[in-house]
Amino acid sequence: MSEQANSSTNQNLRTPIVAVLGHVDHGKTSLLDKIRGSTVIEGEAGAITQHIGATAVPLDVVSQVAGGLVDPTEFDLPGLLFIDTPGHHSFTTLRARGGALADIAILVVDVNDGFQPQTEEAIRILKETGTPFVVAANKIDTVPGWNPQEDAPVQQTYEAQSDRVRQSLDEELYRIIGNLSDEGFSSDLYWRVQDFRANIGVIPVSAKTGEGVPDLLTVLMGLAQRYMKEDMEINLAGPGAGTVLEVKEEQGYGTTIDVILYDGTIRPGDTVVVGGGNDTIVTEVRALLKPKALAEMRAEKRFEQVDELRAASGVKIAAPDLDDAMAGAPVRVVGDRDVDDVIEEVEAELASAQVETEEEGVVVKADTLGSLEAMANALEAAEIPVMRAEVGDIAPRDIAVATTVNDESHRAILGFNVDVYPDAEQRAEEKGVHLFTNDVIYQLVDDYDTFVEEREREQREAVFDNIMRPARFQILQDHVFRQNDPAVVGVEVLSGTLKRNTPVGVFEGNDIRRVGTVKGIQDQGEDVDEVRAGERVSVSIDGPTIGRDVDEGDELWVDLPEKHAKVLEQELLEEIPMDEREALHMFLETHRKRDPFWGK
Ligand SMILES: Nc1nc2c(ncn2[C@@H]2O[C@H](COP(=O)(O)OP(=O)(O)OP(=O)(O)O)[C@@H](O)[C@H]2O)c(=O)[nH]1
Repeated sequence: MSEQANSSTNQNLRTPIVAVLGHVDHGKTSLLDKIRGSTVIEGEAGAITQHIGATAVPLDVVSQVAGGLVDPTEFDLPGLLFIDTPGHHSFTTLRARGGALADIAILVVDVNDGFQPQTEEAIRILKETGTPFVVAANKIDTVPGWNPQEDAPVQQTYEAQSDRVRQSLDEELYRIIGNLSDEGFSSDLYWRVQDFRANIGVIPVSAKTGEGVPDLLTVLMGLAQRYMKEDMEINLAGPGAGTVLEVKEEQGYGTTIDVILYDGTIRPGDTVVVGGGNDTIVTEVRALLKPKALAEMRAEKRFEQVDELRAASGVKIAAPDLDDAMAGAPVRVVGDRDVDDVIEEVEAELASAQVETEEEGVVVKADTLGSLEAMANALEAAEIPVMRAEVGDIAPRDIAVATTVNDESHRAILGFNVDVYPDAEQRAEEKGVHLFTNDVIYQLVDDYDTFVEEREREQREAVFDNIMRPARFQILQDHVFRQNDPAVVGVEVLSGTLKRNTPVGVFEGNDIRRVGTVKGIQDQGEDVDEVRAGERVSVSIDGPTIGRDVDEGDELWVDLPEKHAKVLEQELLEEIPMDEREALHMFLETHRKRDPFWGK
């Protein structure tokens, strides 16, 4: 039998592919379920068809659900194909010839929760891929006082609400419109949008009650028909082209690939070229599988075989040698072309998705080719160099790669939506490799940035700890408690911080004469490690004899080594207090009267 997503009269127009994105728990799955559920109903003219990884909603079903909103005679696109796995992971996976596979996206935003990190991330990805989208402002039924109208269009549902409820909802919707504007998108409630290319349509919906779902389908259908028709014109009878959605082990079939076919036709027996982790795979389709219709589904047989499949559709391909196939990789039917040309085409497409790497940088792992690319873009924008970028979980091998870098802050692995093998985790700890994993790209980049900043701060502090600090102090009159071995005198610190075990001296003709080392500091009989400007304490100084080497009333300086003075002036000036800065400047100036390049 022939399995088609299209109930179209025009064989050369394929179904537009729709992806659903949004923040966790904002209702992506529920919305897809609702679309599937509300379209199963009547089931007369056509019904939805379940594909592998996708659900096709034919035009007549859309118009049934949408009631008066859609006039089927205005349309010649066959319907809509919804990708079943929501979220931007699958969205980024789904690339087609270098662009996004999805023709349109629905960005789901919870009206109560507004924009969240993954909403923003989804928007950035949509922007990067230039994918048109609409916003489903979901969960409108949760507005306090809501009067639900099962499966009704927005207008009808609005009319059924009290002024207060309507006003509350409007406030939430305008907040979302404001958020979109912050992200650089002009948007409005969908019924006010004239040109959907210039303005994002916001559609209030409830995945729970189905309110607004007719509007959502209408807008999607209209958008596709109006602006995407040309892109949908393909040679349906030509050789199939698709993208691997998932690589899966299937009992009785071995390793299979779930593929979204976006162009042409595929049949059992076809030679196909599939992008692999190591080598490009050339194999022969053994079976094309689609889910068994619900009624006939028996536990042991989940699939039925089809003998032809046309774009756009989702299918499971069983074929030998698929173990190394990669999620996000291209699949091409060879047809009557030269197989080498097709291999070249697939490899070129893989190469275009490849991340530019440098000799020194971090290691990046991601779940799919598409997300790897998205990661690479984000890292490039953040000016983080990448040494290695691969699809797959974090394995011990990656730790080995990460240990080869010179710069400690590049000794890191950033994993997007991947797992870490337990032995890799242990190895990382042993080798001092830092692992970062997250399922929000920008969070991952942020976490890494924070780590680098923290490290730099620690390094500065370590330098700081080992650096002598400037200070000057005066021996007070009538405060000589001991002449020498060690000399014990009362002093006042004039600027800076005087610490124990620092060499001190007096300036003579713009050069410092070392007189000894401050051994101990006592503040009112208590030993202290350091003393700040303005304080008076007694200090013991190893070296000088009072009255011969230094006198009461003399000003003494910490005898800063030239190197320390240089680091302080060039790197740490911002970190030291004003009075210390002043002491440093005086110290440098005096030295530079003698030698203009001192400490430079
Ligand atoms: N009241 C109400 N609840 C909703 C609506 N849509 C979703 N929910 C609830 O919100 C929760 C999250 O919904 P999901 O559909 O799982 O959200 P999701 O975005 O797919 O979540 P992830 O797949 O985990 O990212 C569930 O408890 C849903 O029942 C809605 O329109 N109204």
